[in-house]
Amino acid sequence: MQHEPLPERFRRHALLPEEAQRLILECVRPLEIERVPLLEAWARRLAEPLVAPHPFPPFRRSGMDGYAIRAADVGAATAERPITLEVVESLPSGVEPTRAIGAGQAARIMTGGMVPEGADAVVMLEATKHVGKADEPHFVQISKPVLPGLNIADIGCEIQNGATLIPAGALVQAGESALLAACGYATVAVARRPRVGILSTGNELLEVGEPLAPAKIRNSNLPMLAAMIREAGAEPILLGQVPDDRDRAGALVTEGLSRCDLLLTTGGVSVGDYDVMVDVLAAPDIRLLFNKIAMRPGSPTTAALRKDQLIIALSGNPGACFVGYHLFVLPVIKRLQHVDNPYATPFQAYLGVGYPKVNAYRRYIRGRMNIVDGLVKVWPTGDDKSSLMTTIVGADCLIEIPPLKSGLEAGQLVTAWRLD
Ligand SMILES: Nc1nc2c(c(=O)[nH]1)N[C@H]1C(S)=C(S)[C@@H](COP(=O)(O)OP(=O)(O)OC[C@H]3O[C@@H](n4cnc5c(N)ncnc54)[C@H](O)[C@@H]3O)O[C@H]1N2
Ligand code: MOO
Ligand SMILES: [Mg+2]
Repeated sequence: MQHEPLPERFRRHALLPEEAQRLILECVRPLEIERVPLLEAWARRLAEPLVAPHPFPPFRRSGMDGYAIRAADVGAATAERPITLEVVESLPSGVEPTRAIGAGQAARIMTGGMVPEGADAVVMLEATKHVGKADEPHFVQISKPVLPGLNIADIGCEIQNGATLIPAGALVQAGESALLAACGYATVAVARRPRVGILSTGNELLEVGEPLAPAKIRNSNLPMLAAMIREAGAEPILLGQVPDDRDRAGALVTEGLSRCDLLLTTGGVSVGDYDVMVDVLAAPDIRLLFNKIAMRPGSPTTAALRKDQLIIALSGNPGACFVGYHLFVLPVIKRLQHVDNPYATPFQAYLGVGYPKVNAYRRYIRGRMNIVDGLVKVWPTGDDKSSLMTTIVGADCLIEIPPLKSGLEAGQLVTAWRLD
């Protein structure tokens, strides 16, 4: 008996997820740099390392309200025989001292003030007794010895001149904003926001505002992806949804590529009669990188290049679309924003409940982590079927379940990745 040759769409070579990640990332070049005002840099990624242009603090800074003195002057001070120093100057923050402190002298100084030459310690106000008007004393009494360096932050003790404080690719958040400001970065070099196109395919798809109709569902993948793309500091370009029609989908892919740095599609990548992305990506000017991955969910996740532009065709199943985004799309968005190692860091955790399913492929299940009695534990958010959306809600990690003949028991160690 003669068999028809197997159609192309059924003949697929499955890569390991890490091989698929590597193939994709090899095609990505960081985007050009733009300069934005510091206050607009929040949630963007640095395109250049932040290098300290000067030490910080830039002057010897008092850590207390009190008196700048010479420690040697009060070495013999006791409660019974306090030592009296002459107050030669008063130094609020922001005022440069006009004179050095000589033997037997002190300067009244405020927190953040510049410690004058000659002084090597600041004694807090509460440990002193002044003579004269409260805010303008002429003499101050110190009743115990102090160590040199007391309450003085030396030049550069926090940040050395020329130190690399933050690497390129770092997300600008609160701490980064503070450092950038302290170092005088009024404008910040950030990666241009990646433009990420989203195109959904499916005859069954309704717009979110449309009423339900028989056999139809609303397009939930598009807003889900848009939310994650925004979270990643990129700009979603909404190309909308098309029915399973090769020409219409192909035209939107072309339009998307002309407007985006990276194009995502959802649905139509499996072996079904209407899996239209398979045909679109078979066009002669498109080079397929892979169309099958040895994992669940999202085994038919596909990636391709047109010229040097990347198309990642995610599975239509919402759970698979979500996992595919985290494994394959987010690293691309990060690399476009100059992140050197864009992959999530794995951690080890104890499985909070058993996972009884027999498992032919590696699985990435949507999970939640928590610390219980000092141990990091992870739980599936619920059923990990690829078609489910409800178990995406609240997921803060992906739990790896290796291929197993017998499932896993509660308490076994697993690898997981934080979703952030
Ligand atoms: N005979 C086989 N059938 C299937 C296989 C297989 O190997 N052989 N693989 C299954 C696996 S695994 C996956 S994953 C899915 C992949 O499906 P597609 O990527 O082709 O996606 P569609 O067929 O278009 O849709 C699948 C599912 O998802 C729903 N969907 C699609 N788009 C959206 C959207 N924007 N928002 C919400 N939901 C969406 C769609 O209605 C379907 O229910 O194929 C399996 N089949
Ligand atoms: O590879 Mo699929 O996402 O398991 O249904
Ligand atoms: Mg399909």
